[in-house]
Formats: sequence, C-alpha cells, structure tokens
Amino acid sequence: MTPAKSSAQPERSWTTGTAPGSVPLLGHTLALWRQPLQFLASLPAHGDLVEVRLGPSRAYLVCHPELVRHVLLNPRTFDKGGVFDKARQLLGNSLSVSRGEEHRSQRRMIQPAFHTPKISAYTAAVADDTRAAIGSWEPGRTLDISDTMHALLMRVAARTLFSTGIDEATIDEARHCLRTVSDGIYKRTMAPLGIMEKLPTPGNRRYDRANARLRQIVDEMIRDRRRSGTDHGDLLSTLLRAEHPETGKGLDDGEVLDQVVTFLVAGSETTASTLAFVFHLLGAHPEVEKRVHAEIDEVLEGRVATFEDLPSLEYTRGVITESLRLYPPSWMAMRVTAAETELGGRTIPAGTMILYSAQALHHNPELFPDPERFDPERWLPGRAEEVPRGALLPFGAGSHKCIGDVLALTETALIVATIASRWRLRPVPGTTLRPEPKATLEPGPLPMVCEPR
Ligand code: HEM
Repeated sequence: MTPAKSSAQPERSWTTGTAPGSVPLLGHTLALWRQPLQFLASLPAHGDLVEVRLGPSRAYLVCHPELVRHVLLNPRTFDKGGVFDKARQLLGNSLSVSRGEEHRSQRRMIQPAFHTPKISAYTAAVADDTRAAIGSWEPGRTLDISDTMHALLMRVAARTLFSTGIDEATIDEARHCLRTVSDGIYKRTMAPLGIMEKLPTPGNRRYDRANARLRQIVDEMIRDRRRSGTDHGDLLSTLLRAEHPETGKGLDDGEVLDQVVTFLVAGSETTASTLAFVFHLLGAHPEVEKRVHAEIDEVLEGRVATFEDLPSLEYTRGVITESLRLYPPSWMAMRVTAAETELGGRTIPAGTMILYSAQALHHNPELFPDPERFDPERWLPGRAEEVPRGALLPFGAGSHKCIGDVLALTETALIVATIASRWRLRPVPGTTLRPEPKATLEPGPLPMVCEPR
C-alpha cells in the first residue's frame, strides 16, 4: 500500500493499492466473475483507492466513503459510460442511463413525481394489496419467499404505476417478461463483444419476445390513459402530466414508455429482493423478529398499516436498513472518467472505469464494526450517528441517486408490517442463503414455512 497526497477534493492523504492475485492476460477478471462479493469486500484492506485489472484495462474501486462521494458528486468528470452506453440501446435514453444536460432535464421533470405526498398517495393501497395476496397462505405451508416477494412486488409496482385497468393475468405475464428482460439486459451489458446477443439463439428470441410484450403492455396502458384523460393520481398519470419547470415541455408517449420500463427494471427486483432478505433475516433471528412483532402490534393495534404509521416503526425500519447494508441489491456500479483527473492521489486518464460498491463499503470493518453481524440496533438513535458519512450507500448519491428510494422504503415497510402482523415465516431447516450477484443481488431460493401469529 502506498501513501499518497491527493490534489483531488476532499484534501487529505489517501492510501492507494493494487488488488492481489492478478493473473496474466485476465488480471482480476476471473476473481470478479467467480466470487464478486467476496472479492469486492476484500479490496478496502488494500487502500482507499484500489487498482483492479480487467484484462488489459485498469479500473479503480473507490473504497473510502469520502472518495466515493467525490466520484458520485462530480458527474461531469465521473460520467455514466461503459455498461450504461450499452444499457441505453436497450432501455432507451431514460433516466437511469441518460447523461449530462439530457439527464438533468429529465430529472427535473420527473423528480416531482416522487415527492413524498405523491408517494403517500401511490402507496395508499399497498397494505390492502398485500393482505389480498397473502390471503391464500395456510398454516404449515412452505413457500419460496424470494418468488413470493417477486410476485407480490410486481402487483404492488403495477398498482403504484397504473392504479386501475390492469388485471391479475397481465400483471403475472408482465412479471415473467420483466424477469427475462432484466436478465437479458444484465447479460447484454456485461458481454464483452456484443455479438452473441445478435445471434438467433432460443435465449435471444425469448428476450426479444419478452421485451416486445412488456413494452406492448405498458404502451397499451399509456394509450388508454391518454384517451381517458383522467388523472388517477398514480405514477403514470403524474408522468403524463410532467412538465419541464422552465420550458413547460412534457414527455411524449415514447419517452413515458422508456421511463416506465426503466422504473420496472430498476425498481421491482431490487425491492422484492430486499423484502426476501428481510424475511430471511427475521426467520434466522427470532429475538429480532419478536421485537418487530411487538412494535408492529403496538403501533397498528390490529389496523391496516398506512404511510402515516411508518415514522413510528423505528425498529422495523432499522431491520430494513440493516438488511440493505448486509445485502445491498445494487451491489456494484460504475462511472467512466470524462477527462484526466486526480483521484485518491493518482492521476487517472480519461476513459478509465471507476467502480463503486455498496458491498465493499457495507462490509468494511473500519466503517461497520463486526460487519457480518446482523445488528439492527446500529440504526437506532444514539448509535446511528456513529456511522461515518457516506458509509451506507444502498441508493447511491448525487445527481444519479435512486429516484425511487423513498418509494422503495415505503413499500418495503408497509409490506413487512402487513405480513408480520399476521404471519411468522420459519426457515426450512438446512436452507442456506446463497446471495446471487446478478443485475441485482438476489437471495436465490429461500423456502420458508408459514405460521399464523
Ligand atoms: C430497494 C430498492 C432499490 C434499490 C436498492 C435501488 C438502488 C439504486 C441505486 C444504487 C441507484 C444508483 C446507481 C448508480 O449510482 O449508478 C439507483 C438509481 C435509480 N433507481 Fe433505484 N433502487 C431501488 C428501487 C427503485 C425504485 C422503486 C425505482 C422506481 C420506481 C427506482 C428507479 C431508479 C432510477 C430511475 C434510477 C436512476 C436515477 C438517475 O440516474 O437519475 N429504484 N437505484
């Protein structure tokens, strides 16, 4: 590890290092491919800025929270390139992949759709939808909580976006399409050559069909809504009425379509995985589960959970935050330097890949003592203040920070409160959690047994 003086902001001494275990030609590609979570979590021990070789290219993982913030708060220098350029061809020039002025303009138009009063309205029916969805659960029944949460979240996401006019069968179809599309986008953005996805293989045909059908479903919802002209107070109505604050320009139907598909891709699996991890953790820690049940019972007194209840569910929110720390759905992201720059005391050439990883930050013992321990109390008043600034980053930071963070946390808390007020989920003995880092960090199959409370 070499100490170096930085000329980058913020001004201080940084340590820089190189990841061990580089092999000729491939560098660290295999380590990152085979065991990405372990590899990323091991890197902060080698410096605040750690060089990683990806084949012939040099990339850097920013490990110190202040350096991560510097990267994320300077989007002109650390721009969305690389995989985002590929994703743009697949998702259209929507919020999650657009850059520069185009991104700023889109964000200003769309941000009001995610203001808190709107979220309170969008999520008004989440608890009722959850009750309806779990209505068929029976004592002693085993269910895969990952799969169950994906199905539930799709229902909730569909209701948030399109409060009316979408039936159960279409929601289910959209869920299957979305799975194929998300997997396909991940494989296509990660593929080094960009040739395989053009071949007429069964997998590629499946992707094309799913993508076309998903877009068709959303397109029909947009057309129906435009025709009816009614404001349903849901996310779709808000998007259709969105205006640029200066130019007054709105989004055309194609732009709304790209944004809605992006919200589904960026928002459904991330939130569903978070819920599955939360129920797994509660099942594995009965003493925590007991406190969650006690809090929910005290706050709700048998009522259906509402947005207004959430501030009172402090411990339950701590459990969700701790789950996002241990298992951040968005486990790694990247930027590309738009020009030569100083970072962590190094001169970084233009066009260099800069990685940041919530997995690496959240499992760093310098930032979180005993990082592998599930400890929701880290987030309670008195201890939460001890967490270094920028150490917890499940939703990113800066101008590209997740636009759906409050919506995701609201949906998650409402669903946890609704389910936990009626059911406890017991892990099936012998089940081991094996998180799968794909486009999002997925929990993999998690069979659990339903027990009424
Ligand atoms: C637990 C659930 C979620 C997690 C962990 C999550 C995580 C993230 C992260 C880390 C980023 C920033 C990525 C980067 O720095 O490159 C991001 C961006 C984004 N997320 Fe989320 N997200 C979640 C839910 C949602 C939801 C519910 C929606 C929408 C309905 C959403 C829509 C987006 C969009 C559009 C962006 C791009 C924002 C921009 O670049 O301006 N996400 N998300």
